[in-house]
Amino acid sequence: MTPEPFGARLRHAMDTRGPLCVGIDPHASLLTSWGLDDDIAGLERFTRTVVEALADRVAVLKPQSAFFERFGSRGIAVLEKAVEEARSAGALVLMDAKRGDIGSTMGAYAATYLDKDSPLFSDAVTVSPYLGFGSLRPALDAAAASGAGVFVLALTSNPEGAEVQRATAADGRSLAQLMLDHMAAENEGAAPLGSVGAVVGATLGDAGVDLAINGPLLAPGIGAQGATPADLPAVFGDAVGNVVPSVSRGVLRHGPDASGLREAAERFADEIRGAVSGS
Ligand SMILES: O=C(O)c1cc(=O)[nH]c(=O)n1[C@@H]1O[C@H](COP(=O)(O)O)[C@@H](O)[C@H]1O
Repeated sequence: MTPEPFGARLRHAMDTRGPLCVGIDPHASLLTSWGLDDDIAGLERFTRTVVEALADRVAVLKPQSAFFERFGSRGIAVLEKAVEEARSAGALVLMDAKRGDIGSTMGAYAATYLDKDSPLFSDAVTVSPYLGFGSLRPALDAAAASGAGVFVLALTSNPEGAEVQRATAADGRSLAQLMLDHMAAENEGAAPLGSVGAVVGATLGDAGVDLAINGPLLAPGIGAQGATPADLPAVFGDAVGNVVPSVSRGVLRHGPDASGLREAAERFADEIRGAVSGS
């Protein structure tokens, strides 16, 4: 049986739960401010608290793999459990791993995150196209086969990204636009939404690129990096309805109580609703 595509599953989740994505980024400083030790027990407790508080209500949870990898194999075990529990509570899990390599190695990353039999199988994964969009082919194919998605970096939220992403490609387009055009080609004809998303920072002011990729647009940078939901219409224009705004520290700093996390997520969700419906 063909699995339901990620784009359709995400559209449904956004329509029923609202589009907010909450990032699970267990920074050492957050563990400390939650009264936890910066060790595997602290990581486990932090992660379980976030998943239990939010997985039954937000559309997407986005664990940042680096914060789990820093604890070695035991950190990965915590990550595996979080992915499984979040998915069973109804959240879509976007694994923030930002993988990118030559195609043959990309195949191994695809097997890690996008093969249904893998312990780290996720609904979607973040990837970097700056080894060439074609190097992502194994991930794009694996995602399509398992009903998963891929979020491709286009214009990242950090100021340093511009020197690469705004550089001019051989045909005159910016590199970011070139990548977005590849994504649009992948998503052509998909309904209600393609499964290849773009990452475009909410911090950018005006994205200045064509975002009509017929796919979701992950917008990190809200909260700790200074962007707010009110910035979304200016950055995304007509494509704002496909935006998945993402917040990590802006929500996580309201723990360790589940009620604090839920209220913070609800405040962001309300602000997003207001900003998107008023645009
Ligand atoms: O792919 C991402 O999620 C991402 C892309 C980007 O352009 N900027 C960006 O901040 N991120 C991630 O989004 C999260 C942002 O965290 P906060 O700044 O705490 O909300 C981190 O996990 C980043 O790695």
